[in-house]
Amino acid sequence: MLVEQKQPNMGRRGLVVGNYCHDVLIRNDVVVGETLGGAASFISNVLDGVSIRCDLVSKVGSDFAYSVAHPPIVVPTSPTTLFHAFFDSGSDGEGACDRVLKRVRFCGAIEPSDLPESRFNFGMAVGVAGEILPETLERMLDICEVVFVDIQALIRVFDSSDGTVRLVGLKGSGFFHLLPRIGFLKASAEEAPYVDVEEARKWCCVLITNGKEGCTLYWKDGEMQISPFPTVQIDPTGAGDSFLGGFVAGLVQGLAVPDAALLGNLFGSMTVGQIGLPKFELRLLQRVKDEVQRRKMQSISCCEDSNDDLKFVKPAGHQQFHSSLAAAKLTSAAPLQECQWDLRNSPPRAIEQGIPQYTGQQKLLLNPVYEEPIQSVEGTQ
Ligand SMILES: Nc1ncnc2c1ncn2[C@@H]1O[C@H](COP(=O)(O)OP(=O)(O)O)[C@@H](O)[C@H]1O
Ligand SMILES: O=P([O-])([O-])O[C@@H]1[C@@H](O)[C@H](O)[C@@H](O)[C@H](O)[C@@H]1O
Repeated sequence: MLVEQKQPNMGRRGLVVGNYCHDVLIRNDVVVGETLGGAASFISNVLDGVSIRCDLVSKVGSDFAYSVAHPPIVVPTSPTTLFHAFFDSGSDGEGACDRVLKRVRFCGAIEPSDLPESRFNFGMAVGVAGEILPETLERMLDICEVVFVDIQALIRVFDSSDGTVRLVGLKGSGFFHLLPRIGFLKASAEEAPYVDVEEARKWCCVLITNGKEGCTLYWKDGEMQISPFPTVQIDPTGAGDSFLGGFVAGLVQGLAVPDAALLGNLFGSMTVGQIGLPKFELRLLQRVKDEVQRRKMQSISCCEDSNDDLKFVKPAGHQQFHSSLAAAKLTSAAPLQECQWDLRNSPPRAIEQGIPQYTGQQKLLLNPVYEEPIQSVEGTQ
């Protein structure tokens, strides 16, 4: 069944399900950040930024270190999920295998009973550490009109010794039988081989993201490449999450699927240009909202009926919309703050978590997102 372009009704709420986590970001073997993470944080950052209402179900431990707009469920007997992300500055966003992730601590699963009783216009199954169970996704499909799934919530397994993330095929994941009920499935280029896109596209719209190349939409008998927004990549973390947040925000606001995918590409590109959770300037967010409203007024359809199947076509003005969003992006020059760590005094949390220590000094780019550097020192030559 090809998914019709289901326009989630703007007025009603969405349900985002996935755990917040702590991220330790290690670039070129140097700790460059300790930040709030988890798809839930990147996605709610986008949805809140463009005023899309959503409820969020997320679990953390009593050690959770951040204040967030959508309070999580605190599990006193568990730690907050913790990831160590290892990547190189050389990876300029090819999208595939640009980093190694290790799940160092895990807060625990989100059970069906943790979900609200009410119904939702749309749902987003966006676990990062195995917290979404098949029965949890099944419950989401029962209470949400359309469900968006990030495949990383379904196909990740974790090495028993050090938590290194590996991927398994969707068919053997325990979730495959739910595919016909999923509205949109998102996967990165690295995850795509584990999805069997030729099978999945028979059932739902599949979005394959590919770093600096943008993304490709697949449906039953067609596909479409969606242009990227060129960016200097500093940190790949959260690009896919922000992409999905922007895509859903576009659909909820009434954009056609190809135009909504442009919004996803925009937010993904702005995420990799910052370390950790991106800070979107209000001026930029307002420009984006204005461009979306302008685009909506054109009320373009992207679907043509031919026989009994819908075929996506790139709506008239799509390229102009890309240019308008690119211009909006230029209004934001989120200043990157340079500071120098004396790496002999690496951040205490990194030390306690057993990150290998490094000597010498590195000039790091940190942006003032959620916290000042834990221990930045005046650079000493
Ligand atoms: N270096 C980059 N330059 C421009 N856009 C990027 C870059 N990296 C990611 N993006 C945007 O973010 C989206 C998701 O990034 P990707 O790395 O493919 O996802 P994931 O984080 O799931 O691996 C891409 O489709 C693209 O639109
Ligand atoms: O980069 P991305 O794949 O979109 O999403 C990331 C997850 O893969 C990672 O496990 C988590 O620690 C990050 O905070 C972020 O959520």
